[in-house]
Amino acid sequence: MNATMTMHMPSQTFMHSLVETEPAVRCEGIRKSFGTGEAKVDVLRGVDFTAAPGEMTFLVGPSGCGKTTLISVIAGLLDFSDGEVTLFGERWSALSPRDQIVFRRQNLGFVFQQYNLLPALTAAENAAVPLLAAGVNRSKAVRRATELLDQLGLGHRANAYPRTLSGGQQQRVALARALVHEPRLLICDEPTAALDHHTGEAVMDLLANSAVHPERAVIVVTHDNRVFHYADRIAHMNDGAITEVESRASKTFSTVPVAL
Ligand SMILES: Nc1ncnc2c1ncn2[C@@H]1O[C@H](COP(=O)(O)OP(=O)(O)OP(=O)(O)O)[C@@H](O)[C@H]1O
Repeated sequence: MNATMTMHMPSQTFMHSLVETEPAVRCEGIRKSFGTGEAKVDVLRGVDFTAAPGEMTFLVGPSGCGKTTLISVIAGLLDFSDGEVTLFGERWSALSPRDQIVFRRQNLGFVFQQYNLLPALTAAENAAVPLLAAGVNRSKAVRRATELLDQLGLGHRANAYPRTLSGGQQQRVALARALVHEPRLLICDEPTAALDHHTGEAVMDLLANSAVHPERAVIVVTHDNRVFHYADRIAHMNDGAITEVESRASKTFSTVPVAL
């Protein structure tokens, strides 16, 4: 069995409640506060949100409305005080802390705004990190990461260190790292914020062409209204709640290979 197949198969623990029609992500009445007493800030005030497999769902809204907090809750990086998060039929609150870690490692890919690449590792080694964390042997993991970098048009820089790569190239490595273990949920936090318009469009083309998959849900947090046309669905957030969900039947994006 190869590494990819290993990562693809949900463990028995996580298979029992998987239902075809279940959204990939379902948040119901999520509440989250920071601080206590007078300093308490209610950041999520009963958020209802869903994301479907095969779709790119954008989460948009003014600065400070709670977008990063919400995706951190969905990713299991932050806890919440009320409500329920269900990922691929698994109620988050029903999983033990250990199972949450395993579930996240198997099912989640995350692309950060500032890439968060490890400077001492090459592009291929950076992209291989989720496989290494899952126990895949090093040469197999780096080989798989290199193949993926190649598919993303960066095979020729597989041995380069992050400091020698352009912003768009680093974002590509970050995308490879988020996809290498074939997660069922990909979350991208402001993936174009640090990029110029042309490179941002190229990264979005790459997301639309390589990350969207019938069994994978993609959530993109963005302020960048120049890339809204890539969305299948746009969830508008304001003051800690989803205020409107817009369905975009006629999204447009380039299918021409792009250079970064
Ligand atoms: N760890 C924390 N402690 C206290 N307050 C926090 C913490 N994290 C976020 N907040 C506050 O929660 C609110 C929402 O922050 P969040 O980062 O989720 O907003 P956002 O919509 O992602 O903003 P932006 O678009 O500027 O990134 C803000 O008022 C922020 O100051």
